[in-house]
Amino acid sequence: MAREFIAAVAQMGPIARDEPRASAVARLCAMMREAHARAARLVVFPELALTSFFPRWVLEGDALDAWFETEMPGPETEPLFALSAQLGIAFHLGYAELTPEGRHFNTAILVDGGQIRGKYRKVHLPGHREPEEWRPFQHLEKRYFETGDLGFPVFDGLGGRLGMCICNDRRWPETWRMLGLGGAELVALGYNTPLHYPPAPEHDHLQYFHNALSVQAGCYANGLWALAAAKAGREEGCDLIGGSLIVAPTGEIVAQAQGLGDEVITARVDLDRCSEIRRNIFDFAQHREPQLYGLLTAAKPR
Ligand SMILES: C[C@@H](NC(N)=O)C(=O)O
Repeated sequence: MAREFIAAVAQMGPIARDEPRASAVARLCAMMREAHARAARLVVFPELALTSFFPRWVLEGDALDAWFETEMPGPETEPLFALSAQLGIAFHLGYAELTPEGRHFNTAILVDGGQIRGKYRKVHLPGHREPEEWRPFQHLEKRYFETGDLGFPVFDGLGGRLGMCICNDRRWPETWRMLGLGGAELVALGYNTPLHYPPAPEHDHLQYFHNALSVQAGCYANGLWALAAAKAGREEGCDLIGGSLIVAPTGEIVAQAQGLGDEVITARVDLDRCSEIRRNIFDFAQHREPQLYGLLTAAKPR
């Protein structure tokens, strides 16, 4: 199979608290059609792309579970699977997953040919467990989600090896290295990143910089492509950054969203370009020195 294809990132503008899943799915389908019209073979949607970013609110019991999907596809998400199969375009989707055993995860899937080909559950959960009244909005991911239990899996697809991570994961070099060591050539990821970070507001002006820095560094140090999709704009009074981007294995940004609304960006992706980095500076077999990296997997820093 060709290892060169056009790939798309579909940034989403805000989703209102009372916007039904069907409306969000209709927006995603419209962007999938646009990506396909631009000849894309893959489209990447954001983290928790079916609803408003609900960890900003204190929720309990059924009122919390109402934000989660109990089946994938379910009746409201089936149109995405059907359109993907009809158009012959793969997609990546982030959503809140409630398992039959009652476990809650922040999850992403890769779908091709109408079938789920890969699943990932977010490992690095940001925020806090207990509601904190001093904050202008909550970030209760640690309360609402379990740490992902699937590791950093890599899947065959699109003629190459594909991986995923979710939002805060992109800030951690360990995420990228695990995916790189696993052989990933392309990483799909979505994010919901508030412009304002209440515990350290002096860093608010760096949010776009830190987003691009993390993705570009991850790509370069592991010789892989990344497709990063934001949910952006003013969502229920909380400003989320945009800046969705496509990054080459050299760390260069090859496409970037300009606005804060629904927006499709595309780029030509050649998976063979991973070797530009992996056969040279970051030739793992030649140059890694893992016998000296033990502290990386120690439970506590020294
Ligand atoms: C704040 C946090 N958001 C997220 N959804 O993981 C991040 O951007 O790191």
